[in-house]
Formats: sequence, C-alpha cells, structure tokens
Amino acid sequence: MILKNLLHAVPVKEYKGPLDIEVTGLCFDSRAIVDGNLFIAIRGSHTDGHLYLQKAIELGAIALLVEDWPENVHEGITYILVDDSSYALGLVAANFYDNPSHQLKLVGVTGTNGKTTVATLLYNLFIGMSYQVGLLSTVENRISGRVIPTTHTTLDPISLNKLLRDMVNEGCDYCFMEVSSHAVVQQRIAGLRFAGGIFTNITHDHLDFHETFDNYIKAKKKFFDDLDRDAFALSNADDRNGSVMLQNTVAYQKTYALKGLADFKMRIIESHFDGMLLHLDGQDVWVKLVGHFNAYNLLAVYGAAILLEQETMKVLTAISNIVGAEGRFEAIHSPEGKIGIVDYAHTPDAVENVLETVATLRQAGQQIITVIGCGGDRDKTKRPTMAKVAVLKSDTVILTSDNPRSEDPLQIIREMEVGIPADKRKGVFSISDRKEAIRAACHLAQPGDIIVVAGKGHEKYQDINGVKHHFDDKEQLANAFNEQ
Ligand SMILES: CC(=O)N[C@H]1[C@@H](OP(=O)(O)OP(=O)(O)OC[C@H]2O[C@@H](n3ccc(=O)[nH]c3=O)[C@H](O)[C@@H]2O)O[C@H](CO)[C@@H](O)[C@@H]1O[C@H](C)C(=O)N[C@@H](C)C(=O)N[C@H](CCC(=O)O)C(=O)O
Ligand SMILES: Nc1ncnc2c1ncn2[C@@H]1O[C@H](COP(=O)(O)OP(=O)(O)OP(=O)(O)O)[C@@H](O)[C@H]1O
Ligand SMILES: N[C@H](CCC[C@H](N)C(=O)O)C(=O)O
Ligand SMILES: [Mg+2]
Repeated sequence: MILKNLLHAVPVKEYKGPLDIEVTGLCFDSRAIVDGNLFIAIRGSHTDGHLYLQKAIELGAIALLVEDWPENVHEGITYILVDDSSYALGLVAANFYDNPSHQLKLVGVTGTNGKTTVATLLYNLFIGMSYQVGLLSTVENRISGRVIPTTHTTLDPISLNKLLRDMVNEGCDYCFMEVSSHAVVQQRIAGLRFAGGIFTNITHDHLDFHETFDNYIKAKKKFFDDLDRDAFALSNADDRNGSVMLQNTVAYQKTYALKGLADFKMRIIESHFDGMLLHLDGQDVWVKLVGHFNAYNLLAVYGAAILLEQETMKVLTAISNIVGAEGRFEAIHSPEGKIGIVDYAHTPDAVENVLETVATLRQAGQQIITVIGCGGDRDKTKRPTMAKVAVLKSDTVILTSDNPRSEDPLQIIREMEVGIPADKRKGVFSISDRKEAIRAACHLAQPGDIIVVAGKGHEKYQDINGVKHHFDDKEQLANAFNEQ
C-alpha cells in the first residue's frame, strides 16, 4: 500500500522523505522487519522501539513512524513524526487492511470478569441463528467455526485488523471481541469502529498495571467515551460503576440489571448444577449455564442481540441452547460421585461468585474443597484477598501454584497466606506442585463433595520462568479421579 494512503486520518506533525512509496507491510518489532516495511516505534514497559530504528533500517524498513526525531536521519528513508505512535499504529493498521471493522458489525466487551463468557456466548448465539461470525477472545479466535489460536485477550492492532480482514473476506456479518483494559490504555483498539460496547463489571484486578482503581475505571470508561454516535453502549446497572461507563459516551445508552431499574431485566426462577430457569422479557427460558453471574452474562448477551436488531423469539430460542466458554464452571464427575469443577476465577470477585454458586447449589453434607493459586508477575495485592475469599467460602482450601512466571511459587503462596484469618488456618494446606494439590483434593474428597479448581480454566500450560509446560486442570482432575 502507498504510505500516504496508510496515513489517512493519522495526526502527522511533520515528515521527511517521500510519502508516495509502496510499503510492503507494518511492523512494531525491529526483529521481525522485512524489506519495504513501515516500522512503528512504540514506547513499551520494558524497552523503547525508538532504540531500534537503526536495526529496522538494516533489515529493510523504508519508513519509520516515530515520536521523536532520531539523531541520525538517513537519506532514502521516510520519517513520520506523531505525538502518539501507539495511536498512530492503530490507525495505520486499520488503513493497511482497508478498515475491516467498517465492513462488519463489531461488538466489544469490557469488564473485569465475564468478557470471554459474554463474547463466546454472543458468538455461539449468532452462529446458532445461522450467521457467519468472528470471535476474538482470551481462549481462542474463531472465524465461523475455524479456530485460530491466540496469545492475548486483545491482540495488537496489526493482528487484530488482519483477523478482522479475514473475517470480512470469509463473509462474517458480526464479530464479538474482548476489550481488555491493557488494550484500551495501549491503544490496541484505536482505529476500530464498534457497532456496540458492553460493560460487565469492575472489581479488583490489574492494579500492577493501572496502579489505582480509579485509573482502572478510567481505562474501561475510555472504551465507551470513544464509541460513535450510532453505536450502542450497554452497561450493567447493578454494578456500582455501571453508570460511570456511560457518563461521557455519545453512543446510545442502554442498561441491564437483575436488581435495579434497567432497559433489560431478568429474574432467576430456579438454579441447578446443570442449568437455570430464567424469566426474561415475559418468557421462561431454561439455560445450560450455572450461577447468578452467568445470569448477568446472559442478560448482557440478550440485550446486545436485541440492540443488534434480532427478533426476540429467535433470540430466546437460541439462548436456551447455547453453551459458555471452555474452562468456565466445567464439571467433571468421578466414578464414586465426587464432583470436580474447573473454573477460570482469577480475581477475588470471580472466586467469591463461583464459590457462592457452589454453596447455594450443594446439598446438606457436601463439602467444598478449593484448589487455588495466584499468577506471578501480575497484581500482587489480589493474592491475600483471593486466599481469604477462598477460605471463607470453602470447607478446605489447598493453596498452590498458578502460572508463577518469573516469581518463586512459594513466595506467592506466602503472600496468599497473609490473607487467611487466624481462626481459619485449620483446613488450609499449601502444596506448591499443582498436580499434587489436585491429587490431594481428590483424595480428601468423599463421594458427593465438590472440588473447585480455580484460576487456570481453559489454559493448557503452566508458565514457569518463561517456559510453558503442558498443564491442563481438567486432565489432572480426570487422572486423579481415575487413580482412585
Ligand atoms: C504489559 C503489556 O501489556 N505488554 C505488552 C507490550 O509489551 P511491552 O510494553 O513490554 O513492550 P516492550 O518489550 O517494552 O517493547 C517496546 C517496543 O519495542 C519493540 N522492540 C523491542 C525489542 C527489540 O529488539 N526491538 C523492538 O522493536 C517491541 O516490539 C515493542 O513494540 O506490547 C507487546 C506487543 O503488543 C505485548 O505482547 C505485551 O504483552 C505482554 C506479553 C503481556 O503479558 N500482556 C498482558 C499483561 C496483557 O496485555 N494482558 C491483557 C489481558 C488482561 C486481562 O484483562 O486479563 C491482554 O489483552 O491480553
Ligand atoms: N459476570 C461475571 N461476574 C463476575 N464473575 C464472573 C462473571 N462471568 C464470569 N465470572 C467469573 O470470572 C471467571 C473468568 O470469566 P471470563 O473468562 O469470562 O472473564 P474475562 O473477563 O474474559 O477474564 P480475562 O480478564 O482473563 O480475559 C469465570 O471463570 C468466573 O469464575
Ligand atoms: N488475562 C489474565 C489471565 C490470568 C490467568 C491466571 N491463570 C494467571 O496466570 O494469573 C492475566 O493475564 O492477568
Ligand atoms: Mg477473557
């Protein structure tokens, strides 16, 4: 594509060199440059792309997008100066792929918990209503059934726009995507046009990155602030920050709630281990999901489908058949009747919701045994709280390792232990080997007892010092059950 066309709508401050040159591709990592590329220099959390301009030129970059003029300006190279290269990257990526987000209906889901669940439910719902659909999620990306592995909850702008282009080319009418707060702050979604935005909830997470809860709220809110006038902004009115999300948006505002007043309302009539009976828009609907938090997720899905102008009866019928995302409240039964539940709860709120759900569904005498760890190189302040919630809502807790990444697993467990109330220490064990922790829980359990394995859900690896070792909670539970 011609460089000048790539810069459409980019606030360029100054430039040097020709703009009518053909660019072969975009790249923000000097190590991956190929001949004829435009290199975009990004200031990251570890290093600064501006340090690699020379390297990019050596590998064949013909144009550089920068926030500062370099000391040495090379003849024959075009330099483009902008205030914010991350923002510019979003726009050039969208231009390079011919703005695919304008050619389908893109709906973004943000919030601390429930993004993958809501995006996946919407994907499954619209597939169930016979549309061609795309999905961009933590678990995987999908183009009408075809699975494409992923690395992030929200990918970088080049990967995002490339996937959206593939979706458009393959005839997708809709795409449902997760919008992480990291992605908003790092401008990964700049240049995308959204048909709608959904807010699930906001509770404690990622304070390592955002530093304060207020900044974290602002990051989520910015997604709604940036929506277009003809997009919808659908917010959870029962969340204490649900109205904050809508404060400055020009999009048309809609709300959903189980408790308060809202445009979309729902009531839970019955709850069981295999599903719920819901009262929604005057109809009783049986769904296959469990837990009041999933009633919120389903209500957001229903509201979005109606705002996307789908017929009520068609939506209600399809909703009763849909299933959620992998590793979210997935049950495995042992031959003797022990129940294992694998869930991706990795925030205090999620742990509380899942254990609360299990507590309301269990029969007298059934014990709850929770196996839980916290990720390394992530928000440390949630560690004691997650442990405390687990201990208060379980009969027995085994503290273990999640993805330690570069940290010492034993140190993470020690930081979790700080949150355990003194009178609750009995019944709490620490076994850092996650496989052994799951085996111990299965061994301790009596028939009928419920083992909740929290934190890793769909993940198929354990990240130890940057090496991803195969690890699958469901597989470990099944193996442990079979050993008995
Ligand atoms: C903290 C964070 O979000 N980091 C992301 C960020 O990396 P970074 O800021 O560390 O980048 P950096 O290493 O400092 O490098 C700066 C720039 O120099 C470039 N560079 C670097 C070295 C070199 O030799 N040459 C070169 O050009 C890099 O390509 C980059 O453009 O930009 C990278 C490229 O897009 C991301 O892969 C990386 O995600 C890391 C792996 C990550 O773990 N991110 C997590 C925290 C994340 O984003 N999570 C959210 C979900 C959270 C949730 O809601 O649960 C997500 O959306 O996935
Ligand atoms: N609406 C909700 N409210 C509170 N907790 C929820 C909700 N939906 C799901 N959860 C809990 O949070 C966990 C993660 O759910 P999900 O993967 O949908 O969230 P996410 O927002 O995509 O997370 P991530 O930030 O890792 O992408 C679930 O396994 C469940 O325990
Ligand atoms: N998207 C989340 C996933 C957390 C999952 C948990 N297993 C962990 O490793 O902490 C994050 O990057 O914080
Ligand atoms: Mg997710």
